[in-house]
Amino acid sequence: MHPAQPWPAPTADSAVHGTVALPGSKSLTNRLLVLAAVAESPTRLVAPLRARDTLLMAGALRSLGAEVSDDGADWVVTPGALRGGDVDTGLAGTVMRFVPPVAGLAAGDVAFDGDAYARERPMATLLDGLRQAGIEVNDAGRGRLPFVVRGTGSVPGGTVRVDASASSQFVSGLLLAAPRYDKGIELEHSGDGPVPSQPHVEMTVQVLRAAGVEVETPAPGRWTVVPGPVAGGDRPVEPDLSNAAPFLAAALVTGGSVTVPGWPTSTTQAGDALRALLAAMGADVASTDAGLVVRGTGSVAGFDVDLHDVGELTPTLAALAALADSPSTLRGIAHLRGHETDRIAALAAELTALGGDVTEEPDGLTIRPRPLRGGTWHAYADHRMATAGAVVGLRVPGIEVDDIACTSKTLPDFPGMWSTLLGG
Ligand SMILES: O=C(O)C1=C[C@@H](OP(=O)(O)O)[C@@H](O)[C@H](O)C1
Ligand SMILES: C=C(OP(=O)(O)O)C(=O)O
Repeated sequence: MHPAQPWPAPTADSAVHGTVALPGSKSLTNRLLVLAAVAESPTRLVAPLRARDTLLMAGALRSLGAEVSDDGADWVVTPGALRGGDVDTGLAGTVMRFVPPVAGLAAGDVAFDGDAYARERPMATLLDGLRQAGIEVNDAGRGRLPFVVRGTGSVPGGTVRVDASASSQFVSGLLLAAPRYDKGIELEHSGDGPVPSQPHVEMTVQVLRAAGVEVETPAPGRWTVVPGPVAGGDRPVEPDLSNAAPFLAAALVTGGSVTVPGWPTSTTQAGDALRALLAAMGADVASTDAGLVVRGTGSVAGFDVDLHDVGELTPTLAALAALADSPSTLRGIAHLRGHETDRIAALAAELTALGGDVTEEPDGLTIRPRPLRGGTWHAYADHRMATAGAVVGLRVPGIEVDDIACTSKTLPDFPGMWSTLLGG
């Protein structure tokens, strides 16, 4: 685990203007790594993310028998016979939910464990799904990490019905390994409402299809993956748009402008929703040849928004809401209680401790802006809580984020990028 590192958040004395080149998407990198490990030929990930979550994924797949090697900025993955091993999931939802379905294909036991916070994250739905697909799992009845997947070298697959209300990653994990299951998978979500984070599920379907896998989506909440080979080849990785959030927020809060080069014209990334969300808060958002340009006025309009599909943007948006001119409501995000930390409780606690006026709802937050004071902002080992603290610190002097190093989960050098943007 990273060593916690207290960090005085810099205030912005003037409008920030800058260009922020973001490294590759965590979600794309880790899906492509998993598919590469079950492919029939090598895959080149072009400009993948190298951060804690993706290094853990590469390590997990190496432990199961794949070769992942550096080639300049790229990663080249050569699939190998899948074998038993040990997997450290860290705090990565993608590692703890995407690798166990692959482990069922290994010829031997695969033992999974992760960080202290990872042992709190929901896993029972996935373990249930694995068992329905014919995989034996030993979790001592915990329904959480640690557990052992008893790989036998093949998985029957077939019909699986689970309630994926707590995380879309249960769906994505089961779909990604399914082309290698004897019968593929016919997966059905049994929950009352839709699966959260729809764009992430679409991303899963898209990367499978790009690898030549036949995927059908006969009705909302139902997916069929036909058994068959997974193709290797070259796979470009888009910049991580969700990680653009704190940097673009700086443009709004300071009345500056921030450009993100390489913003894709079409994408399944949840972060693409920032264009509409930031515009609703008063930003001028433009797609230009240089990339996405966001200009702020220095004042942020309060907003009422359902973030069910794009929950990972919540910490940054909550920070913006706390600095806005009018109240905001963030709803539809009960599943965030199973993220890196319970983000609803964490945001309410941290903003309240600084003098904020926040109501914690079962599935969201209402934030009524008022002047905040400095103090410690606890990150709870959560990269997005840490960067939300940095956004609050732009306006509020004396904020110290207790653990800025946890941003390395998905960004190799957040403090350096932040300081460069602020002209430090
Ligand atoms: O599949 C993925 O890459 C992700 C899916 C989402 O998870 P949830 O559906 O659990 O929110 C998202 O919040 C997470 O950051 C990444
Ligand atoms: C929820 C997140 O991560 P994870 O992939 O660990 O679930 C996130 O990055 O906001």
